[in-house]
Amino acid sequence: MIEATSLTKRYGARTAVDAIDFTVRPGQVTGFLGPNGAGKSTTMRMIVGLDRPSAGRVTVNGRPYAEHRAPLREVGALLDAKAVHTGRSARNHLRAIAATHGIPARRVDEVIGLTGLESVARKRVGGFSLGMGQRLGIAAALLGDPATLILDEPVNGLDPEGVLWVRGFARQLAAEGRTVLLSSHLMSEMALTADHIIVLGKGRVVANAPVGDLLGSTGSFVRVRSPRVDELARRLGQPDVTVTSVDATTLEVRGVGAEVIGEVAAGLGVPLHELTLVQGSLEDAYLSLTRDEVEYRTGAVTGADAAGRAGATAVSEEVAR
Ligand SMILES: Nc1ncnc2c1ncn2[C@@H]1O[C@H](COP(=O)(O)OP(=O)(O)OP(=O)(O)O)[C@@H](O)[C@H]1O
Repeated sequence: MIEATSLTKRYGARTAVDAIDFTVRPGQVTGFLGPNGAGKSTTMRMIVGLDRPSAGRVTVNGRPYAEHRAPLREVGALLDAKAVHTGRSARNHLRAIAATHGIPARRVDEVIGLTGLESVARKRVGGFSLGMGQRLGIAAALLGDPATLILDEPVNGLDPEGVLWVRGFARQLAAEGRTVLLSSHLMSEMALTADHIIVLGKGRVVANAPVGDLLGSTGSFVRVRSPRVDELARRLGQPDVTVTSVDATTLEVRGVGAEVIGEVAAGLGVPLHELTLVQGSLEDAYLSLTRDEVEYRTGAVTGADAAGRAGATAVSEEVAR
């Protein structure tokens, strides 16, 4: 469990993290999202004691990181996988970390197995691909068998197979009852991986909700096709229900579920050719949540932008670093 209370970080005149409160619960994957410069990495660094809060506090299992006797056994973190440039083998790299934290050497072989690094464990880390480097970073985070894992941008730059692996692995760790906090720029990725999402924008929490709730707020509707839509539209038309006619045989209905529409149609004897719940995209919800929060905007978002470097980040360029 991670709990932040009025957590604040200022760098000179710049407030990177602005009095935020949140709780990251065990047994689920929590996605930590936000445009460049939103404060995600700064928050993660404060969780693991690499940065000191200017005000407020953040605890892991009830205590600030630095107050834990064996912090690696409480929380494992992957903050910058590329930071490992070593001539050592993966196994020796992990053994060195284990030795300095009183972790038995057999745990090294366990985490190598857990992260699928057996075949490259004796190879030099310096020659690792990005995907292997990420696995090694996650292996190091797991050394102390911690109940809490913090992974900063674990899928950034990975190929589809690597993304799939990280996603499955994060879900597995949460299923074991661990607290898993993952940061990403990609709402679409988080929609597939996370149970709960915290969105930061300019150092503030702009959303903190289960993924399902965020989806619910994205303007979902039911698409209905029938040769007799007019009769259906008349019957469905009520104060809280919006019925939009798309063409002669298609309606979009907001404010009432597919079950009700199906029953109304059955009651009228109107045949249905389609009854589909169309969910709004989380990416849209994210863009609208963070629209005012990006530090720099490069113009209108186009489909090409959204498919670009990192989805929503395409609308923001953090140049003030
Ligand atoms: N050491 C530092 N000194 C000064 N300013 C900093 C420092 N670290 C971060 N910042 C500033 O704090 C803000 C938050 O940065 P942070 O790296 O936490 O954001 P982020 O959400 O992780 O972004 P990104 O997705 O680009 O990694 C930015 O405006 C950044 O320029």
